[in-house]
Amino acid sequence: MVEEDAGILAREVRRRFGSVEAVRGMDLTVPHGEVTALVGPNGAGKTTLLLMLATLLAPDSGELRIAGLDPVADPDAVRSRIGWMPDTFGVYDQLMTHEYLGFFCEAYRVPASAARERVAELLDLVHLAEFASQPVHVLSRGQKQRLGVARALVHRPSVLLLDEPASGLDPRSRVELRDLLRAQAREGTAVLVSSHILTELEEIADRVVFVDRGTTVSEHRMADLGSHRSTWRIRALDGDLTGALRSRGLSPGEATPAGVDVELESEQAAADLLRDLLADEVRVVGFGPAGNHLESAYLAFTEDRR
Ligand SMILES: Nc1ncnc2c1ncn2[C@@H]1O[C@H](COP(=O)(O)OP(=O)(O)OP(=O)(O)O)[C@@H](O)[C@H]1O
Repeated sequence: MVEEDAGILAREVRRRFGSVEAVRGMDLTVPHGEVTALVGPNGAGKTTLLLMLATLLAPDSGELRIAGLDPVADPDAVRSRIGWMPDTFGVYDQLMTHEYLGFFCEAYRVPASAARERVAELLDLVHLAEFASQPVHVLSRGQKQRLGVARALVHRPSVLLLDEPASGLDPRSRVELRDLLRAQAREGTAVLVSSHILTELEEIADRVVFVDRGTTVSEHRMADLGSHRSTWRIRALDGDLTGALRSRGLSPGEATPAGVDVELESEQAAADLLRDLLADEVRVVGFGPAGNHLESAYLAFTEDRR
């Protein structure tokens, strides 16, 4: 990737509120065609960074580029290219759902001739078509979140910023959000999403950026996090699983209905162990990493920084 082509670039960005230095030197690259997750503890500065990217807050110093444009010098041009979903957003409760999206189409200068079709398309996309003629206030919290995603997409932005989009969503809506964001990335959009729900992010994101106390700490490709993983969970129908593990010098944890956990050095060691267990006629029905990549990496990272 050529950095200049990135959807978002942030270099040494800083922002303070009085005595609180909310962001003190963040660097970030969000490529087009990928979903990048912004992950960090409460108060790490995620929302502050997103507000600056969304042109809603000026940085004290540092460099920001959105679709190659400077959000401080050229906020209108940046706004026309970004889709923004804040963590809390007011909805105009009295409007009907289709009017609400129609209003944002107008605000984003979607031509009137195309707006009606765009609204219908978006309501379909976020599974709210049946609520098109209902006032927004009848929508549940999760449905309002979905409306917020639709609102962010009205003008087909090339950069998408979402602050905690999965909060309040039921499991099906989360899967749908995942599919929707993956589809946006496939179409070339640069997607940046902050979330605390790490299990979902693992399936949504291509890359993760860890932030803490106002700084970006590390950046990983999701696929690379797997190699750090050490605990595996194994379940067998019958055969002496625990005995077979012990005979190989391993120290399995207590057997539970979910299986037996064991620490392994590498994915290679896991592959060898599975082959050996099958050869020993242990009838394995489950064999996989315990927990998830992102959660393990996040916990290791926050442990280091306590
Ligand atoms: N308008 C403000 N005035 C004063 N302090 C603020 C303001 N906005 C944020 N802060 C402080 O800046 C720090 C970073 O806040 P921010 O909301 O960016 O964190 P976050 O990573 O989004 O947290 P969370 O995960 O809890 O949403 C916090 O210490 C917060 O109290």
